[in-house]
Amino acid sequence: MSDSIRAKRIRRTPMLTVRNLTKSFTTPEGAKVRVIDVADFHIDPGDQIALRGESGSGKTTFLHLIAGILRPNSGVITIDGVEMTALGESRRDALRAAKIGYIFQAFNLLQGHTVLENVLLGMSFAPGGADGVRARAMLDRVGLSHRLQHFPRELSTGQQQRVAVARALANRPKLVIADEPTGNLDNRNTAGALDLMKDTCRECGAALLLVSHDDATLARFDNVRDFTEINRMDNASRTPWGQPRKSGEAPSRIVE
Ligand SMILES: Nc1ncnc2c1ncn2[C@@H]1O[C@H](COP(=O)(O)OP(=O)(O)OP(=O)(O)O)[C@@H](O)[C@H]1O
Repeated sequence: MSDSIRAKRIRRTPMLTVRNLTKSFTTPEGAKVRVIDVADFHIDPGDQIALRGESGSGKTTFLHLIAGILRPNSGVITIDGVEMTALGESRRDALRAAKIGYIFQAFNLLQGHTVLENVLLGMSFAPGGADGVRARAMLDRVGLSHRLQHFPRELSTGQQQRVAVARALANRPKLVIADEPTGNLDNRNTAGALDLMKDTCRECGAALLLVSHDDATLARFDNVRDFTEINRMDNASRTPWGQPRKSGEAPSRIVE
């Protein structure tokens, strides 16, 4: 095979494919409610996609399934050509560490560790291991090179978000997943954080999948998909009480 044909084939391999994915939870009363029913979804390398969806529509569950944090009831998820859904827990963890950077709404920084340690610890699960030069370079890229020895509680919300971006990208992931990453930021910080996230993903060659119900966040993406058109969830699964949850409200009493 010539190099040009091989290069074209590599370029055509989607970064993420999702086929016939379902996930149900069981209520304390024993009823099963289907939260995820996605027939077909994919992301190409370098794509930047925002998913819009109302509270309780299953966005976080979908992201957890893609990252291998949750297991589906049925369906296939492929990350960079590797079938995540065929792997056991430890190999799913390894695939996630190697290929995926995850930015949580609450950032999930380790409070007892410094900014630099947070990035290094995140890297330590990936094949390349913790790399101080790379960690410092990422923190410099997000404008925090003067805060390496500070603890998360000593930073503003926007600065903590930038640590989360640096940590997510330090391993050179192929896919960055961001779950309402600007939910805790004001409008000015939201714009800056999104530009930083998008630019850094582009520089690192990572695809970006972000979910949000915030119009200001969605407006910064050319490619916005409506999650309710992708996911055919049961109406009953919107909440166990039949009303959409409000953003920030505690999760339902349903157990997995
Ligand atoms: N671990 C779980 N056990 C039981 N039910 C769950 C679990 N996780 C989510 N659910 C239920 O699944 C539905 C979808 O929740 P999910 O958090 O995925 O929605 P979301 O679109 O991310 O909502 P939000 O925008 O409010 O964060 C909700 O009804 C929720 O109560």
